[in-house]
Amino acid sequence: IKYPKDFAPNLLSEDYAINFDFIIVGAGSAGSIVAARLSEICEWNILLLEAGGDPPESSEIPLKWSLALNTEYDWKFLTEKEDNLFKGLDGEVCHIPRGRMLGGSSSLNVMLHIRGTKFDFDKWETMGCTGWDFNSVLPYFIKSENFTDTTRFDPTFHGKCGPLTVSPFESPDPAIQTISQAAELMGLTNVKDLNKIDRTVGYAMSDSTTRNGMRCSTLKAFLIPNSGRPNLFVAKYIRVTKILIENKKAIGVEFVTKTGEFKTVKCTKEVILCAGVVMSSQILMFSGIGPADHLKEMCIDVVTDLPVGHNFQDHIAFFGLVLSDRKDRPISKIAEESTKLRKDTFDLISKGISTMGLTGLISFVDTKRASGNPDIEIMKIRYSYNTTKTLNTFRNMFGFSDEMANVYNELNMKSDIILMIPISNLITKTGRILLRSKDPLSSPKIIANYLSDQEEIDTMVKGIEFVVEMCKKKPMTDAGYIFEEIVFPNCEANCKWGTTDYWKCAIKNVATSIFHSVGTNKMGAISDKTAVVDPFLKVIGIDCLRVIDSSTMPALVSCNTNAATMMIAEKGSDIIKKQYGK
Ligand SMILES: Cc1cc2nc3c(=O)[nH]c(=O)nc-3n(C[C@H](O)[C@H](O)[C@H](O)COP(=O)(O)OP(=O)(O)OC[C@H]3O[C@@H](n4cnc5c(N)ncnc54)[C@H](O)[C@@H]3O)c2cc1C
Repeated sequence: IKYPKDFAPNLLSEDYAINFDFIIVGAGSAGSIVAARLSEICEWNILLLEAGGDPPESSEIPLKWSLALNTEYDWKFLTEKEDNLFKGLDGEVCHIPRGRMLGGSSSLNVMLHIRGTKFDFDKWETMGCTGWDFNSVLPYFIKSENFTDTTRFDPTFHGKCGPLTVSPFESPDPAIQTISQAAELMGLTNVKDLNKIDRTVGYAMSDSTTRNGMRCSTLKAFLIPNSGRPNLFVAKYIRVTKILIENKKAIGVEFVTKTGEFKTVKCTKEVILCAGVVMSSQILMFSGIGPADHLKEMCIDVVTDLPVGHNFQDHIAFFGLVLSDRKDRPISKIAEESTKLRKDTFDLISKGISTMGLTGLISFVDTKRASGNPDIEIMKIRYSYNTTKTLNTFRNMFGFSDEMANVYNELNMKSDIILMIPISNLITKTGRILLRSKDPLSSPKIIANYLSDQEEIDTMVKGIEFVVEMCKKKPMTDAGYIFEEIVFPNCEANCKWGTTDYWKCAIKNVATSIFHSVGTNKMGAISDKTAVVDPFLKVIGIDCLRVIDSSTMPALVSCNTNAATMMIAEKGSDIIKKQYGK
């Protein structure tokens, strides 16, 4: 892989004679797309600043996705403690990983490619985001895509000419067939394509952002193929600390180098923040754009009073539903079958087939059977026999405490374990990002405020109960998948497995983020006091400054967030081109 040439040495030595038209902050899911699309206009000079460098080799291989977590390639954000959550997590706080490298979180994520429903985007429109209803955003999903599965290709909702390769995930796990049969008995149908226009509920194997079995991040799809353009300059290990603003107009940015030197660079047209849900808000606040009372508390001069950092939303997943795969077999047989299944999975990779191992099956459920939009997403992950302890899986992936991880590791030493993971889509209360200190290199405070509302907890419990009922259906019991009745250290001894009290206590221990945080620079009408950017993604009240990333989502989509973020970047780039008559 030939990564983009690093412009940072020229930037630091000021050895260049270029007038930058646009400065893009962050080369993540959104930033890489915006840089590629804007640099299509050859008279525009684009400077893309990224706090990280090239991704590690392991990030290429989907099965190795988690190796970059908790390393230099991850921002490793943490939430604050919550009274009623995270008790089984390390330090009783929740991990919010984000990619810190070219490609950003698209170089770190699990690659599931699910766009969201018609309901999701039509809701954005009703929230004041004119031009962001489903019919208006669909062309941008299609524009990015090169959909490889010819058997399911339908030009009304798939694309063939885009740079982003989208391929089906495959898995040899026989449990997928069994769970599908159980799902049918629960009234779900195989929708075959989770991105089809009328999909609401149902199940299917997910599509993925992969190409020939390898990760297809926005770095790979958009940035690398265009990094030879003479008008695109990519500077690595440059961390932007604030936006330079004169008379309420953005004119450039301040940044800090790897060695701690602070410098500035200017542009003639616009600064575009694509630094993601946490850092785009932090940069705005350090620039004097944010809630006036909070900025004053931090002794930052207020340029404009906007609700930056509010509206933090995320998907919470429950990790307490664990099935064993023992079937009264001797351990030697369990080990033999597990090894074979692992081998079959690795064989797929050598054939260039996309696999995320023993996962990929996704179901969407409307437990209330009311709105028509799913309130629960269900993921399934199988962990091979006797692997999670060595790989420290539960601590690394989901931030479990050692004590909690040990409970799961013990089960994994008896057989493969299958986690059935309900993820709640219902959000009634939002969280908030605040500056922790005046130090621009500090990590902000993330007040998660997850599941702080009774309706949210009730929905999660409904999701859990749905999964329990599904896993007790005949195909599952016939196949020998049995629930492990986990005793959580913080729950009362008489809290019986399967009761509502048990689930509520289990939620306090092992409900945590499934990495979909969005919303902290909310898009809305200019008149909307809760909005930070308008429907053209312009920061309200400031000229020449936009935010184009996951932080602008007014409401979380009812699925994984990468596809919707990429769509925002495609549409945002088009909005800019149109504004300048290009
Ligand atoms: C572990 C994990 C798994 C996930 N799995 C999935 C999945 O399977 N499917 C899915 O749809 N979604 C998934 N997501 C979510 C999805 O990847 C994100 O919603 C999406 O990538 C967000 O894109 P973004 O452009 O807003 O931010 P990012 O992609 O995070 O990009 C922000 C970029 O800005 C850079 N940056 C930040 N601050 C600065 C600064 N001060 N100066 C310069 N550069 C800066 C960062 O280093 C980064 O490169 C996952 C996320 C994670 C973390």
